[in-house]
Amino acid sequence: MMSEAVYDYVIVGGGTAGSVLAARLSEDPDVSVAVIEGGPSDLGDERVLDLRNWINLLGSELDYDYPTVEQPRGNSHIRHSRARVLGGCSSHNTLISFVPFPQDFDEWGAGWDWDTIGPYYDRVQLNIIPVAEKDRNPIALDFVTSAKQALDVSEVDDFNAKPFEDGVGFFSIAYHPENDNRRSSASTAYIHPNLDRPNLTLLLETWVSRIVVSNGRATGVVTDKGVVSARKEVLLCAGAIDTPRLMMLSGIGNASELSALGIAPVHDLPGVGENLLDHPESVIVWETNGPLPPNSVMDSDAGLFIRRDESDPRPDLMFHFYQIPFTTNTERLGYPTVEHGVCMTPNIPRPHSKGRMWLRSSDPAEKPALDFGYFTNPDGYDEQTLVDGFRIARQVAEQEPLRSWLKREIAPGPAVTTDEDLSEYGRRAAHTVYHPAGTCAIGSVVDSDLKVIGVEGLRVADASVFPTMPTVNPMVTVLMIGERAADLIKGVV
Ligand SMILES: Cc1cc2nc3c(=O)[nH]c(=O)nc-3n(C[C@H](O)[C@H](O)[C@H](O)COP(=O)(O)OP(=O)(O)OC[C@H]3O[C@@H](n4cnc5c(N)ncnc54)[C@H](O)[C@@H]3O)c2cc1C
Repeated sequence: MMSEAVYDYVIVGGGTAGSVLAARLSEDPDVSVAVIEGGPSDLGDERVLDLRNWINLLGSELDYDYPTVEQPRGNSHIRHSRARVLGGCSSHNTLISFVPFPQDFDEWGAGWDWDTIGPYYDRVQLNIIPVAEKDRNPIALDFVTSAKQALDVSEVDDFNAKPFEDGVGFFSIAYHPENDNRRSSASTAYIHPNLDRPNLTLLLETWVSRIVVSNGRATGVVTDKGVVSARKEVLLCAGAIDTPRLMMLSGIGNASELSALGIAPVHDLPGVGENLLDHPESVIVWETNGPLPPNSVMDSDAGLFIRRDESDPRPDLMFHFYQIPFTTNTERLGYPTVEHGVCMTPNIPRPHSKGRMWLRSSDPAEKPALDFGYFTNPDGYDEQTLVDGFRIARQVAEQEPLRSWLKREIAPGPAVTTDEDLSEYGRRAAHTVYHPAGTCAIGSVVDSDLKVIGVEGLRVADASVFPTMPTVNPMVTVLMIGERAADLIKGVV
């Protein structure tokens, strides 16, 4: 179908950052842009557009579903969901939208300080708004009231209005309450309005297996439907797992490790796949006295932030409040399932542990090995954060008006109280908030202009460029990276 396809820019991955780049680069009618996306379109697909259906996409045909390697100090059963659809994970996720904190960029280096990156938030096109009144479930409202009273934190009306030290409230979510709570994703906001641009080509359900590098320059990519060439640049937006995976399959990575797999090294870049970051969380579950009122955006609409370390202005413990019993990991440990329940998920905003990923073989179809190194940090910070979180969650649950909704704590259960037991349970029941990042970090794999160090004509723009994890849910940071990447590629900054 495209044996001689040539475009100015070839974007690998029509996901969160890729959609931003596609829209921004094709604003110039004289520039041709191709987006190669492994998944189908989201257009008219109610499974994707109905935000509350997100949970049913986990493990579905629209999910690449990556396992982790054994986690001796954590949960080895975690599956990392990664979306296979236009819009990428923004077509699959819960669309909780946080402006990152200025200090989150302190270690990102020149060109990525807050004064430079912060203003890109104003360009983000998604419809980001605090949860609408109609969607505020009575139990979530009571969670907010109880947390405020039990912990003496402030109630936050809009988490994106200004940086906050702690607080409880309803999240800001990218959605359309006026249109049946449809998603506002990178695809709906950046691609759908531009589908009629003649200079923007979407190559859907097309898989890129290799980057073509000739004389030190990326000239195009090999797909399952032919070669696609780039006159100007190849832009990697395949996400924090598939971007480094593709680079390694193309011979860009740790040369000795690649040679050992029979992949001819093209450029020795040992940082590719290192620095694998995530936001781990655990879960405490209660059965409720009965069914809950049905209204909600996506069943996890409110949350809580705590600041334990007063030397840093940012919070260091976060909770999502789920108005469903999220028991995937507790059932496996033998805890009961319940028909009606809620949970709180203590989450580590800036974990001390991190890991790495690598290829298991030269076969492009084989999933890579992901080792997040959960809870391997020698200072014990990450597990202590969970332990603190369980105690704080119980304080909130003890406080009226939330208390009257709750029948009993089912996991880990009131008998589990010591640091050791809470840590053991918390690590075994741990889950991911699905935020892998960092595997092609600025400073080690890409330079401050997001150019792959040592290869011409190749840039990365997605969650893999994070040198460190932002305190908050990362999608908005990824969108800001997409916006900044467009400016860097256009040469306007
Ligand atoms: C279930 C879930 C819930 C989440 N909830 C939130 C949340 O509420 N708030 C938040 O801030 N963050 C959330 N996240 C995280 C957030 O969505 C991601 O960090 C972010 O969207 C990643 O963007 P990206 O551009 O790096 O990659 P992606 O959006 O994953 O885009 C990568 C794209 O590349 C395509 N692709 C990959 N490899 C190839 C290839 N070889 N050839 C062709 N195409 C390819 C994929 O199909 C995909 O479309 C969640 C994630 C998940 C999975």
